Amino acid sequence: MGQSAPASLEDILSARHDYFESGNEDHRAIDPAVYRSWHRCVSTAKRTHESVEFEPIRRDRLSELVLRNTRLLDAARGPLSELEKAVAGAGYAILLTDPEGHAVTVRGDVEGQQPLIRQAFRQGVNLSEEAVGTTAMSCAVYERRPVRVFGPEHFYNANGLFHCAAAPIFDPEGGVLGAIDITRGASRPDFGALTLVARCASVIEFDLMMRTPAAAIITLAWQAHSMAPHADLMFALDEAGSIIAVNEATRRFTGIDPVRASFRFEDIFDAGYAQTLSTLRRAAHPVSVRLRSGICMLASLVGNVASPARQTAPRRSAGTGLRAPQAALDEVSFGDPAIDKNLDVGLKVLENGLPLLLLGETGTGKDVLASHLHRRSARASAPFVAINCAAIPETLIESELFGYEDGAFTGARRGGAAGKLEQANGGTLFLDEIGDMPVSLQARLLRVLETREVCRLGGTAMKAVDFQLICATHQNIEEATRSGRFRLDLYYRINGFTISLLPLRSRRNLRALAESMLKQLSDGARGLSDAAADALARHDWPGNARELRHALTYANAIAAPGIDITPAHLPQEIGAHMTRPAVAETDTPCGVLKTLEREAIGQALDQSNGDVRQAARMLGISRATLYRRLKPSR
Ligand SMILES: Nc1ncnc2c1ncn2[C@@H]1O[C@H](COP(=O)(O)OP(=O)(O)OP(=O)(O)O)[C@@H](O)[C@H]1O
Repeated sequence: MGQSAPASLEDILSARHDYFESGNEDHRAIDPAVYRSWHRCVSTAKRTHESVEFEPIRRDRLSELVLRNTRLLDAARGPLSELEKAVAGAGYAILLTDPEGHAVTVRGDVEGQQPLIRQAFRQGVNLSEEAVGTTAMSCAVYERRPVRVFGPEHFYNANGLFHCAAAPIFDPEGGVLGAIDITRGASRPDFGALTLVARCASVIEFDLMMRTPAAAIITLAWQAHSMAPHADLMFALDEAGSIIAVNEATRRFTGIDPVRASFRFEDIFDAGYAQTLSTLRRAAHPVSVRLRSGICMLASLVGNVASPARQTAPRRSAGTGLRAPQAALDEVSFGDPAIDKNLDVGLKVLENGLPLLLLGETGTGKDVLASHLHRRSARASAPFVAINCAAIPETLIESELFGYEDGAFTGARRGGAAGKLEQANGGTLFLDEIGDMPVSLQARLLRVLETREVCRLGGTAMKAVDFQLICATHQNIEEATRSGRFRLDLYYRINGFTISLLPLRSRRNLRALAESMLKQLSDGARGLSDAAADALARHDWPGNARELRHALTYANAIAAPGIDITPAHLPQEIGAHMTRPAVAETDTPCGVLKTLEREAIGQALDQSNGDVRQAARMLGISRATLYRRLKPSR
């Protein structure tokens, strides 16, 4: 209950008795959040003595669940490992849920828990209030704050052995992305449990903020040395000083919500943006800044395009909102020697002032390739500004690209704003889906590319711009020029050199691409077994690299820590290829046995919803043996 000292088990039991007998509430013993959950349970005709089913969603929906929560899983991976270490001796199982209460990933000491907790702590189990009554996770999500739910505070009598603490996880847009929970079966003192989950949630939020494609990320702290950065207020800003995202602590502290209304640096700080930024860039220590409220705090620059840590992240792309971070420079492979060769040529072309055109089906990695080239180019420390021409309404694209002057139109920001072309000055401009650019704008863009000068909407002054240009499209652009949808002169102007990104099914070294993706996803902790690589090679990949990334994200989430990915970890439609016996294998009795064995393991994994421990029990073998049997024979 809140952050105050927990009540004793006796006090909770007596308060529970009072509530269910006479409707009395004792807020000294039980958190009002728990009472509110009990009200909701009672009002939906739940009865405390009913039994509880911990139902996992169907296995084929598991991959969908993992995919829906990729952003959360990516950001939570490191903090969860840290939490796991912190609670290792305390017998806690750890759970990450999505906002609807589905168990997205399960860690910690699950095996050591009582059977009911083990049943609940399985990936895909629906732990929403609707399904299992009051839980710490559902209360934390409802209340938007950490909540502890101790034994009999759970609505159902059957759940009285769960002792849990959970905290909500907020995304930089202010939505609840999920909850982090620790649970054990013992009613031992749980000092620190609530603080620990709250801290873990703020580390995940820190990670999510750091993935925001911003020009600068600034933290504010009260004291110089006593706090870790993730305990601080965080602001993500664009080049022009607009606040594009804040963490939850900042949202509470300032009351601002950049998703609902636009705020500039100067609305919060009693100083100019450009000057503060340049001071922060030069400073070795946190810098004292005054807020407009008069309060002084210490500011640090934790993310910044000019620093190596941020060079890899493309900026906010208008029309597409916030993007997932891109692959680290060293680890990018495109899975085909022809593409690798063209990368070097493409780089030379760019560095000689010529534009590059990337062609490829959707999801083939045009965006990844563009930012990869930027990072390898001489302009790596300057901005990489991406704009998705297909995703912005036609009415906004002009102001997005060219910017506008003060009062250029109703709703125009005070002081005007720089467009993407200006923002890219010194760096790289990436015009994604250029084939979808309205014809009316193509002429203006062509003029800028020829003169290298921009004029903001509502203005007259011309401003020189200097950027390297990369364009991309999935359209057949030559056909678009023939039909008049794309200006031929613009096509020539953007096409200094073309790199075609083959569909995944045609890449000659898919394994290299898959391994580099897996390395990023698992922080280098696991590889790909030969059998899994074979399964990947047999799939058609209609969704290209995006689909591959999703499949590997799923596999990485369900595989036990530290082991290589096998076909059993891949989404069913991909891993299932392996149950199709390869001809050579079935030629021999040994091959037939191997195939039958794989099929039996596959079925057991299906029936246990991917729970390896349960599958091993069903097959009458140990988990270690099951993993060994899943390993491909070399
Ligand atoms: N070489 C690669 N290494 C790692 N991840 C990759 C690679 N190529 C693509 N991806 C991943 O695949 C997904 C799609 O990539 P990307 O957005 O670059 O494709 P795209 O061709 O620009 O797609 P669209 O045309 O739909 O915009 C992203 O999640 C990206 O991280």
